[in-house]
Amino acid sequence: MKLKVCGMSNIGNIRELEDQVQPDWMGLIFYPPSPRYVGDQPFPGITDISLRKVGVFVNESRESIQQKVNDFGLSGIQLHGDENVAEVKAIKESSGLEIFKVFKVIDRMKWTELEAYLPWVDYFLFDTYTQNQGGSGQTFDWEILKDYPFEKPIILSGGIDADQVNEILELKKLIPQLAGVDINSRFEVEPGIKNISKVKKFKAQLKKIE
Ligand SMILES: O=C(O)c1ccccc1NCC(=O)[C@H](O)[C@H](O)COP(=O)(O)O
Repeated sequence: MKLKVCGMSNIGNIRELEDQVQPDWMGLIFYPPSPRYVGDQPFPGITDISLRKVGVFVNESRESIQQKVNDFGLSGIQLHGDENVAEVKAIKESSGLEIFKVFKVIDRMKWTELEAYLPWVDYFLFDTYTQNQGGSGQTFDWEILKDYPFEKPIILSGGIDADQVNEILELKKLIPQLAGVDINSRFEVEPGIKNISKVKKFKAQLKKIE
């Protein structure tokens, strides 16, 4: 089971994550209203980080995204807004990077609406709907995913906490396409700063799932 640690904004904390945890991805939030916003200029040390860095964007232009890709050395792009298929296709084609397209779950999914995105995304990421776009700390009803109809791998997100490993394991048995989980506010000391030992223990437990 892959691990994405999202919403990192402090270089010392990012270095600890790199040294002690080595998750599959770490997320940098490029959405100004977020308390985890990293700003639009790269901060010292960020381009030296060897982890795969995923930029999280909400309805940003292709040009603005490409600028962050170049400046921060991103290897993935998470589209967390209402990006339509044409926009996602253009971003995939121009960047050539790994694309995570987010869908925010309220009470049910209309799977046919995701179909046209399939050629342009590497993962669908399912997060809890919130007016703040993300980082709510709230889980959604995972039952909704049980009839997920595509082969495209998915990432589970939204309020995931360290005590949910067994539930994630059960979900994986029902949805083999579940490739990873995305964690954020439930592992924070404060917005943008993670409790590294809590993340490390969680990663060790997740390893049991494959
Ligand atoms: O985390 C934010 O502040 C945020 C704001 C706007 C868009 C996306 C944001 N986070 C992106 C993520 O991938 C989070 O990990 C995801 O929303 C789950 O967060 P949480 O519910 O806190 O675990």
